Amino acid sequence: MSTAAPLDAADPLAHFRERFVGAESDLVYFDGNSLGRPVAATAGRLGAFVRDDWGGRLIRGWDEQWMELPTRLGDDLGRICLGAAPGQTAIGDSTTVWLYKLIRAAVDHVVRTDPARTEIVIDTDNFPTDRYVAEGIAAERGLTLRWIEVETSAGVTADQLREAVGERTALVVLCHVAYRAAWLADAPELTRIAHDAGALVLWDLCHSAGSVPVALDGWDADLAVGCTYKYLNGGPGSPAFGYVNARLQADLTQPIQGWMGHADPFLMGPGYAPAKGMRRFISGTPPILGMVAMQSMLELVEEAGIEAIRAKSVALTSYAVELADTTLPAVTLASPRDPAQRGGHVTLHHDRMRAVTARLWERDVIPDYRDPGGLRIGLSPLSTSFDEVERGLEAVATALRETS
Ligand SMILES: Cc1ncc(COP(=O)(O)O)c(C=O)c1O
Ligand SMILES: Nc1c(O)cccc1C(=O)C[C@H](N)C(=O)O
Repeated sequence: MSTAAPLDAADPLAHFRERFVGAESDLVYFDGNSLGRPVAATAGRLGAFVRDDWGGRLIRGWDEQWMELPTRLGDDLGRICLGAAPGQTAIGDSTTVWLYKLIRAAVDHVVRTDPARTEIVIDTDNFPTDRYVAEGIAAERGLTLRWIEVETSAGVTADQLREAVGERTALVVLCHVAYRAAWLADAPELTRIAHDAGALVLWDLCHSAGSVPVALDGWDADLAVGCTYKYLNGGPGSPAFGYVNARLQADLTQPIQGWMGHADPFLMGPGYAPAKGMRRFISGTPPILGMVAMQSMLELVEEAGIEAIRAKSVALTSYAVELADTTLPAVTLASPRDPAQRGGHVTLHHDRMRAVTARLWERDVIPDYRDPGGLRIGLSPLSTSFDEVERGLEAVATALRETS
C-alpha cells in the first residue's frame, strides 16, 4: 500500500508541482540539486522576451532595463532567498568566476591590511571548483591553503574550524550545504568563529539557495556565491550570483576590471575607476537572456515562502530516509540523519550504486552518482511529490536486487 498518497494529500505545496514542465509524466526526477526542472511559465516568458524585449526594443533595452537587471534581480534574490538587504547581490558570470573574483578581492584586502594573514582555510570535501580556484589564487598570490580534513559523509564542525583559524587566516571558504552528503553547516556559528579569528568568510550557497533559508545579513557573512540552475531553476548554465556585504564593498577591488564594473562604462575613458557599490563586482556584458528563466522560479519561491519550502524539503528527505531504512537494508545513509543538519538531498551508500544509477537512468528514474558509492537523491521541494520519492526508491530496490 502506498504511504506516499496521504503525504501528498496533506502537502500544502502539492499544487505547485503542476507548474513545472514534465511533472505530468511518470519520470522520477531526483536531480533537482543539479539541474532544476523548467517552470512552465518560462517557455512563454522566453518567447515574450525574444518577441517584445529583444525583438521590439533592440539596443534600447540596455538603457530601459537590462543595465540594471543584474542588481535588480540580485536584490529580488537577496530578499526572497538569501536574507540580504538590497545593494549587496548581483547576478552574472558562473559560480567559478564569482569565486575567483571574490576570493581574490578578499585576500588582497586582508593581506593589504595585515600582511601576516597568508592563509586560506578550506575543507577537503569542498566542491572541486572551490578548491581548485582557491589553489590557483594561493599560487598566484604566494598564500598557503590550510586544509580541514572532512569525511565525505560530514562537514566542517565548529571545533574543526576553531582549530584551523588564527592570526594567519585571511579567508575561510565554506559550503552551506555539502554537495556530496548534504551536511548543513552551522553558518552563523562558523561565521562567528572566522570573525573572532579576524578572518573573512565566503559561503558557497549552490546547494541551499532556493531550498534552505539563508540569512546572509543575519549571519554577518562577508561574501557569498551560488548558482541558479539547481533549486532556482534558471536552466543549464544560467548565470550565478555573488554577494558582498555592504560594509566591505568600498574596500574590495575585484581582479577582472572590465568596462561594466567601471564607474561610467560609456565614458570609455583611459583608466579604470570602479563603480560604487555592487556594480564594481560586475565585469563584462550581463547575460540578460540567461536571467529570464530564474525569474519564473523566484516568483514561485516568493509565493510559497522559503520557510514552507524548507518544511517540505525536510518532509521529503525524511520520507526518503524512512523508505531507505525500511526497504533498502543493505544501504547505508551517507547524509546526516538529523534533518536539522541536512540540506535538500539525501545520499545513500552502497558499493554497487554506480551500476544502479546507470540502470535507473534507462528506466527514467534520474538520481545522480557521486563517489564513493553515493546515490544522490536531490528533492526540489516545489516540483517533487512524495509519490515520486516512493516510486523512485522502489526502483532503487529493484535495481540493487538485479545487480547483485
Ligand atoms: C557547491 C558548488 N559550487 C560550485 C558549483 C559549480 O560552479 P559552476 O556553476 O561555475 O560550474 C557547483 C555545482 O556545479 C556546486 O555544487
Ligand atoms: N553544474 C553541473 C554541470 O554543468 C554538469 C553536470 C552537473 C553539474 C552540477 O551541478 C553538479 C553539482 N553541482 C554537484 O553537486 O555535483
